[in-house]
Amino acid sequence: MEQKVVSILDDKIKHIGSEKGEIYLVGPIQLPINLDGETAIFHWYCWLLCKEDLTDIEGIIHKLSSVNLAEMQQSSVLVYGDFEKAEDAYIRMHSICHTGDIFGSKRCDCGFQLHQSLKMIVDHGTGALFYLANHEGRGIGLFSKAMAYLLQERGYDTVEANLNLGFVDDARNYGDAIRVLRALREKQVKLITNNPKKLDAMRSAGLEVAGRITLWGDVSEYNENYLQTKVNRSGHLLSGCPNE
Ligand SMILES: Nc1nc2c(ncn2[C@@H]2O[C@H](COP(=O)(O)OP(=O)(O)OP(=O)(O)O)[C@@H](O)[C@H]2O)c(=O)[nH]1
Repeated sequence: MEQKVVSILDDKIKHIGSEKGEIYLVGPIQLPINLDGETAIFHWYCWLLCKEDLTDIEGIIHKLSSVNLAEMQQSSVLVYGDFEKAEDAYIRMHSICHTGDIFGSKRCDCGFQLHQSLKMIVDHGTGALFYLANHEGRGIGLFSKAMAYLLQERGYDTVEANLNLGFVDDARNYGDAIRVLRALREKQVKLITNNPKKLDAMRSAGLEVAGRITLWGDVSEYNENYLQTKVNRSGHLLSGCPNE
C-alpha cells in the first residue's frame, strides 16, 4: 500500500471503541448542499460499525476490499458550523426513508423533514443531521415497509400494519448515532423532532438534551392519516404545529 495513501487518510479516521463494538468515523469531507438555490457548506462524516478492532488505517483499507459494503447500508452525519464548540446546536436524528427522501413520496413527511431540518440547522448557525441507514420503516426494513404500505391501502394504520407483520411499532435504536455525536460534540444539544420517544432515547443514553424544536409541515391528502396516526398512536407532540 502506498505510503501517500496512508498519510492522506490517516488523520481523517477516528476510532470510537467500546464493548458495544468498534465505530470508524471518516471525515470531515466538504459537501456543498443546494438548499432552495442557496449553497450551504456542510462537513460530512460517514461511519462503519465493526465487530473487530482493525488496528490502523492499513487494516481498514485491507478489510474494505474484502467485504461488500454496498450490500449493507452505512449511516452518516452532516455537520454545520462550529459544532464542537458552539454553545447551542440543533440535532436532527433522521430515519432513512427511501420513498420519501429519495423519490419525494408524499405518503409521509420524511422528504420535507429532511430538507427543512437542514435549512433550520443552517439558519440556526450550528447543528448536525444524522442520516440513520438502519432505520428504514422505523426499523423494519424497506421490503417490510412495502408490505406495510399494502396493508395500509386496505385500511390498517401505520402501527397496526407493523404489528400485523410481526414487528413492534418502532424498532429503531439510536446507540451508534449517540456515540458518534459524543465524539463530535460534548455540549448540550436541541433536538429537531415531534417524537418524544426520540427525546427519551437520547436522555436515557445520558445525552444532555436542552430542548425540542418542532417540525410539522407538508400536510396533504396523501399523508393526513399517517400524520394523524403519529399523534393518536405513536405519541407525537403537536405543539408548534401550524394547524394545532
Ligand atoms: N413502518 C412504516 N414506516 C414508515 C411509514 N412511513 C414512513 N415510515 C418510516 O418512518 C420513519 C420516520 O419516522 P416517523 O415516525 O415518521 O417520524 P419520527 O422520526 O418518529 O419523528 P420525527 O422526528 O418527528 O420525524 C422513516 O424511517 C420512514 O421510512 C409507514 O407507513 N410504515
